[in-house]
Amino acid sequence: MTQYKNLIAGEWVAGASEADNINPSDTNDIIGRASHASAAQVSDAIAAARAALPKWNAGTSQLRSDLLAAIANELFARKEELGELLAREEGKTRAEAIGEVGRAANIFRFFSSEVVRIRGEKLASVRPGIDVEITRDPVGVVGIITPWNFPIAIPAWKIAPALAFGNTVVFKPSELTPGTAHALAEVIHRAGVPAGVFNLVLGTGAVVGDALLSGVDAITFTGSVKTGNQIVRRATERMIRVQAEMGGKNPLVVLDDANLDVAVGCALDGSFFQTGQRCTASSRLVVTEGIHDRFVDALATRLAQINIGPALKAGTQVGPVVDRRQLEQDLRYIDIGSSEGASVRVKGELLKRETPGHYLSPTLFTDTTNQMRINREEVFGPVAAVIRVKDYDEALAVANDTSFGLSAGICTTSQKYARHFQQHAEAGLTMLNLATAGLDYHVPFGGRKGSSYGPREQGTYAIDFYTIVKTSYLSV
Ligand SMILES: NC(=O)C1=CN([C@@H]2O[C@H](COP(=O)(O)OP(=O)(O)OC[C@H]3O[C@@H](n4cnc5c(N)ncnc54)[C@H](OP(=O)(O)O)[C@@H]3O)[C@@H](O)[C@H]2O)C=CC1
Ligand SMILES: O=C(O)CCC(=O)C(=O)O
Repeated sequence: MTQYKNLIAGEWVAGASEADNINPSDTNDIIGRASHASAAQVSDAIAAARAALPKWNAGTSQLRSDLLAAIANELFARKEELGELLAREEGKTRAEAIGEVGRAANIFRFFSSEVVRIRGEKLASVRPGIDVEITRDPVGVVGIITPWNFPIAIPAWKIAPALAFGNTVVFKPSELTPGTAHALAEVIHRAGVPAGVFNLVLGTGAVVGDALLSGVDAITFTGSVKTGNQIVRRATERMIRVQAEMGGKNPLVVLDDANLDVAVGCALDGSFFQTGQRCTASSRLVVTEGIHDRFVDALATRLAQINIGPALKAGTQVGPVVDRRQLEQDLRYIDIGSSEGASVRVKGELLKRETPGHYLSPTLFTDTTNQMRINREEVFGPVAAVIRVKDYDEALAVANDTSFGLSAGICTTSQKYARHFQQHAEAGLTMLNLATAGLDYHVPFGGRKGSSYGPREQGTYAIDFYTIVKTSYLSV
């Protein structure tokens, strides 16, 4: 049985307790055992990261660039093998998982180049004989807390810029995906990242996440709104830098003039692929009257054809729900939608497959209002609700009537509405004739309102979170 240990100060160490890593496609398949760190071990990891900081920061940018490139190269070379591990423990399909490992590799490669592009500014002072230089220092020890739904891409887009800009790291992955996190830590360690610069601590949010918050200089988090809000409050009490990417209740607006095939394709992908377990998933389908019935019929037909099965089986388009707790949440919301008076056009059913797993078919609600709980709260499963609207103006108002603001999509052939939506959707991302989910690795990512707190992640914008600006006055 594979054992996943913690990486603290360059050593692989056993923790205080253990937990099974269970395959959601086959709950009899125990993939490995994770050794959960104690709170004291988390403090050791923070101390190791702090001790390693001065030397890492003073090292050359070439060294940091070479190390990040070496990590990228190994991820590219092993993307099939690591993708299979990821699919086995998280439940997304083999193709999705391999694609995610490739995405992580590209992120490390991107930041290996960013290291040598860190620039400052030099200005003349308003006073004579003085120059002003603006440079960037690392923030210090960065705590990284990640969810299970992108178990290598999200860690990559936090770890790579943290290391690139001279910080040291203590990384706490989701307890549901320790295998991928451990494999990534091995790659980082093997690349030659010095002891203490990168530390892995496995375990639950209640123990490990909590201990992490008390010692680091900055914390970056992705996950639920509830946990994100707690973390932001804790971090601001300590006056440390914090970045939280949380949920979404993302609208996909479909206008009468949309290309029907495109719109149905966007809904299918954005709402149901990856089992709906994406913060960018389009769980609200806001559809104008003239296309409503045709759209719903065509989407229901496509939903009936989706192949749901074990993540690693050839031909599977949608894998299982990640675990029993998430499955129970999905089923609870399906009941809530029905009890709120929504019509159930396609009813989600528990499915039996060749192995015992958390298989759930899609649910499509119609005749819903934007005030229903299924349209206000994040479900995080293969569940979407159609909201019928009169015209574009009502569609935009409904799209924006939410406490979230991560992604917003529109399907239309009208340039006028497309442009207006891009300008007026209250979201961090807008998508035209594209699914609300699915991101590039080199551009900023983040939301508005309750979806995000703090500066943007990814691309050249990541530097704003991972560095502190210094203004130096020089008498010349
Ligand atoms: N926006 C997004 O990308 C995501 C949203 N979600 C939403 O969150 C719901 C629950 O999923 P879940 O994975 O439990 O999400 P959480 O927000 O609870 O977990 C995200 C990460 O935070 C950790 N964590 C939990 N509690 C604390 C704490 N008190 N202090 C520090 N860290 C903590 C978790 O640890 P651990 O789980 O190991 O205990 C995990 O590593 C989903 O149903 C979905 O609605 C989930 C995943 C991603
Ligand atoms: O849509 C994507 O590709 C990324 C979504 C994401 O970051 C998330 O669900 O946490």
